[in-house]
Parts: sequence; structure tokens; C-alpha cells
Amino acid sequence: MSNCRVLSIQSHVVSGYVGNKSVTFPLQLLGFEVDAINSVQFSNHTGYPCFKGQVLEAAQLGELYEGLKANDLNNYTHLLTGYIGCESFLRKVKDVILDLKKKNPNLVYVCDPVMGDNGEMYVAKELLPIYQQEIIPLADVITPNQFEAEMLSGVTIDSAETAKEAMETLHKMGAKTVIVSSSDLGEPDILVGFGSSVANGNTSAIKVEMTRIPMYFTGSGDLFTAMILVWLHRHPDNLQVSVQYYTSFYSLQHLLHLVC
Ligand SMILES: Nc1ncnc2c1ncn2[C@@H]1O[C@H](COP(=O)(O)OP(=O)(O)O)[C@@H](O)[C@H]1O
Ligand code: PXP
Repeated sequence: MSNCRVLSIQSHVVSGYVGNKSVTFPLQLLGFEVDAINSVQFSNHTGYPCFKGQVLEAAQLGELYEGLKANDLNNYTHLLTGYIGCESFLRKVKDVILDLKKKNPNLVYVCDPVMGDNGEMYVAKELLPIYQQEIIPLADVITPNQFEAEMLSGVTIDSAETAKEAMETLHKMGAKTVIVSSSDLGEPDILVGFGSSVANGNTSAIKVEMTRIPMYFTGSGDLFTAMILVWLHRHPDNLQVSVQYYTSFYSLQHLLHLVC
């Protein structure tokens, strides 16, 4: 058993598996203690024709965090954030990051800047500048998909060179490790993941090719980020093994399970 405790702040859905529903059990299976704060509570994910539910605001996050703090329960080794439903909540997440880092200077913050996919945003556009200016500068690891990496960096990713340029821009924003979970570089059967890490002034970069299943999956990015958290904890100096672990093992198992 590890002594790892994760605070996971992301969505809850009643039906299906995205956000906290998709990461809690896998993290627990891998020996991580998980405390979940739900940023929204929706009937289902936003890719359905409609969804109903509630979006938490800053005050509600503040209240939950104060409760943890008052009982000295805010002891975490990792913070994981994903889908956030509104601007005020995301600004409050910044206060939580700063407070958790004050309490544990070694806290690892893994941020999935969930905003959209395939050219479309599924959160309010006001979240973008907050990620760029306030959240990413505090992140140890970020895991945007291609669309999110392009929005955040302003660089269109259409080759390994432009992926590198986008990741360098995100490093300059403050993220120590950048992983582009998947990108479409024009090959119909292949998705390409990229990773880049800066430590002691040196940058190490990796590229992983994956066989594309001709379907669209929701929630795979959430699970991907949680597994990156685990594998970077187990292999802090080996980005390759961390990304490959998910792409070669988890992803296929998870996706085939969904398909079958
Ligand atoms: N169509 C697919 N075929 C194969 N693997 C996929 C597919 N969609 C997602 N994955 C796997 O899930 C991971 C995360 O998915 P991705 O689409 O990049 O994230 P997001 O859900 O945030 O857009 C990818 O790195 C890949 O391993
Ligand atoms: C409520 C909710 N949470 C999380 C996600 C993120 O899903 P993914 O892992 O595919 O980026 C979505 C995407 O529709 C969503 O609607």
C-alpha cells in the first residue's frame, strides 16, 4: 500500500463513467486513498442530447474545503483536477491549490484542463484565460488533449514539431510536465501522444503511437490523467513508461470493455 492521498476535484454523473466516477475506483485499486469533490452533479455527460443537474460555485467549494481544513483532513500527496463547470469555481480551485501546497510543499498537482474536444468547447469559454494565467502556472503535470493543447498554447498541432512547440509554450506558462493525451496528425488509424518534462533545465520528450479505434469515447481522458498520476508517482523519471502504461494496457482494456 502506498501512503498516497489524492484530492480529486472533477465532475460527478449519475449515469455513466466520467470525472470522479471514472477515476475513483481505478485509483483505489492501485492503492491510492481518494477524496472526491464534485465540481458538478449531472444526470449524464455533456455529450448526450441533453443533461440536467447542478454546477457548484466558488462558495460551495470553499465551504467543503474549510470543513476539511477545520478537521485537519486536508493532508494530501496529490491534487487532481478535471471538469470544472464555472469560472468562480475554477478561481477558487486556485486558492485550494495554494493552500494545499502551503501545507505540503511536495504536493503534486496534476491538472487535466478539460475544455473540449475535436474543435468544440464543452465548458464556458471564460475558463480558458483562467487556466492559462492562474492554474497552469501552478501545475506539476498537465494532460490536455490536442484541442485543449492548441487552445491553451495558441499553436495548431499538425506534426511532431508543432506538438513540441505547443508543449514548450505550456512549459513557459509554468507546467513542469506536459502530456498531450492524443493527437490526430492525419493518419487515419493512428493517434499520437506526446510528453515533455523539464527538470533542472533539461527537457526530455517522448512520442507514443496508438492504434485508433474508430469510435469516440468520453471519459477516457479522465482515466488517462488518473493513470498518469499513478505511473509518474511510481516512475517519476520515466515519462515513457507512464504514458505507455495507460495507452498500451489500460486504454485497450477500458475501451474494449466499453465497446463490448
Ligand atoms: N478512439 C480511440 N482509439 C484508441 N485509443 C483512444 C481513443 N480515444 C481515446 N483513447 C485513449 O484514451 C486516451 C485519452 O483520450 P483522449 O481522447 O486523448 O482524451 P480526452 O478524452 O480528454 O479527449 C488516449 O491517450 C488513448 O490512449
Ligand atoms: C461531465 C463531464 N465530465 C468530464 C468530461 C470529460 O471527459 P473526457 O475524459 O472524455 O475528456 C466530460 C466530457 O463530456 C463531461 O461531460
